[in-house]
Amino acid sequence: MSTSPSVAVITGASSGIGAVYAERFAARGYDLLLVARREDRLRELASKLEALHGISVQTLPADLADESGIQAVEEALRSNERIEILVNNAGTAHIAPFTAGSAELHQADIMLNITALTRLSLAALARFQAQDSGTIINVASVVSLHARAGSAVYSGTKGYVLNFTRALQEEVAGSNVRVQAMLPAITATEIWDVSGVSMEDLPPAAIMTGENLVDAALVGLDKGEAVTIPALHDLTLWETYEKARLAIFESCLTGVPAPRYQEK
Ligand SMILES: NC(=O)C1=CN([C@@H]2O[C@H](COP(=O)(O)OP(=O)(O)OC[C@H]3O[C@@H](n4cnc5c(N)ncnc54)[C@H](OP(=O)(O)O)[C@@H]3O)[C@@H](O)[C@H]2O)C=CC1
Ligand SMILES: N[C@@H](C=O)C(=O)O
Repeated sequence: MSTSPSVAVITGASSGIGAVYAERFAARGYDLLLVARREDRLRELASKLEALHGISVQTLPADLADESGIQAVEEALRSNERIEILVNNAGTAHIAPFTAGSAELHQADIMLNITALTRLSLAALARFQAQDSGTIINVASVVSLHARAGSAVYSGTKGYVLNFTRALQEEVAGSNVRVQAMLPAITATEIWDVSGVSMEDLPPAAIMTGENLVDAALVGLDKGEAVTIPALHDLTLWETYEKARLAIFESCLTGVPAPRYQEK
């Protein structure tokens, strides 16, 4: 008996990290649903992957900073029972002082990086939980853990992605549904053209290729990691950070202000 292949949905597949995820899931035999605004790029990638891997690829041009674009992808996630993977990868960055950006620009970045990711996770997870299978990969950033001048909105949105993903992981614990947070560091993609920071101004040795990033991220996924940070070599740093984070939370369950805040 032949069964149709599962489908991987990848947002932001028209370039960079998303295009590599598309290639890698195609190589794993998944059919694809590719989402982004630039339809010509999506179609070109779709034709290439269909020819290379003998899979079927659908394209869905959508602006995920726009309500109608989000709704179109939600509808696809709810209606296609073959969807087993959602890669919430589409994202943008504008690196500049906060007050130099308009309310509209910040709102659009939050809509894409937070609102779309949240809504698409909801649409996918409801079905994944009902069928007790499925995987969501949320692309965060190392700036989920760090913020610098110029990245107030961007790192704020990526901090959300990490905490949001952690909470979902607790909700699906014990089931066959997986939710991974993937935290790239500097990666050679078009995001730098958009962000206002030239890649030429970044330390060359710190720049990873999209291919190396996604291949490592998939090793992390296959190992069952909850949070994957491909560029982090010294894992003890992460383990120490996690231990401290949990210890701070537990240590705050005191009900009384710490002595340093009590007036003499
Ligand atoms: N490159 C890096 O150094 C790092 C990247 N990341 C994260 O990786 C993810 C992928 O980015 P990356 O590959 O680097 O950058 P790219 O700019 O190459 O890719 C971004 C993708 O998102 C899509 N996208 C952008 N805006 C919208 C929108 N409004 N609606 C729908 N799709 C949109 C773009 O397609 P289109 O323009 O056709 O719509 C494109 O496919 C992002 O979430 C980013 O924050 C995290 C850490 C580091
Ligand atoms: N995309 C990068 C910043 O613009 C990052 O997340 O480090």
